[in-house]
Amino acid sequence: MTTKIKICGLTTPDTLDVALEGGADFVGAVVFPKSPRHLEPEAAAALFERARGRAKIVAVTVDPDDALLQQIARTLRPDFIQLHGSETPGRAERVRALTGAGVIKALPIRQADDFAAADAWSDEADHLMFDAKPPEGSALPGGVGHSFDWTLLAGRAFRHPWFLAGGLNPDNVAEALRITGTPMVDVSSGVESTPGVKDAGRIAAFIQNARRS
Ligand SMILES: O=C(O)c1ccccc1NCC(=O)[C@H](O)[C@H](O)COP(=O)(O)O
Repeated sequence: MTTKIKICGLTTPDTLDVALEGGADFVGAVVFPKSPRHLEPEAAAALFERARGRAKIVAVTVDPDDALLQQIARTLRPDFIQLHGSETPGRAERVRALTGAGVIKALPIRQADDFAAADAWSDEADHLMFDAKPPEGSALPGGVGHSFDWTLLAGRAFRHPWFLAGGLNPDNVAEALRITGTPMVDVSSGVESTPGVKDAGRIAAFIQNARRS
């Protein structure tokens, strides 16, 4: 089966176009003011309209309150809300009701027992995203370019197709696919020249290398 690809934290038309032309399946807008990739919902809506119907639009959020979810639903109209904070499974139903979008839940992974959280989400999230736990003191819960030990995924099965994230880049995505057999990959800082600045060549290379594997 073809690996599904999400390019996250896009902020410019040029780089969004490279992702779309390369055939990315998901494109992500980060709505989190502490992030160098942050877009206000209205700005994200204006940028991501060109992606509608070509790739799934994902709004990446961290513990969003109801008002923010409603604002995102009204403006960006995403296909998915990605929850990247300490949301509980019970919150997913409310997220769906407020936005009409599907739910991607990111789970931070450093060691084997971090996968225990996946069970509670298996009925609540459309997709889980296994992302590296950021280093202590990091201002961001995601988009920091750290990876976890991919062999921790060996022998695990999940109810829905899931994403591998954290520290992926054009040079290691093929190996990540080989080791984990993940059906979906997600990348942000690995296709940037500096934090928050996406690099068209790296996006194209990432998609090409993931597809070739
Ligand atoms: O990217 C961000 O700035 C961000 C901020 C707050 C929460 C989540 C964020 N990113 C989520 C993603 O989906 C990233 O693509 C994922 O964490 C992988 O990032 P990277 O290791 O840089 O590829």
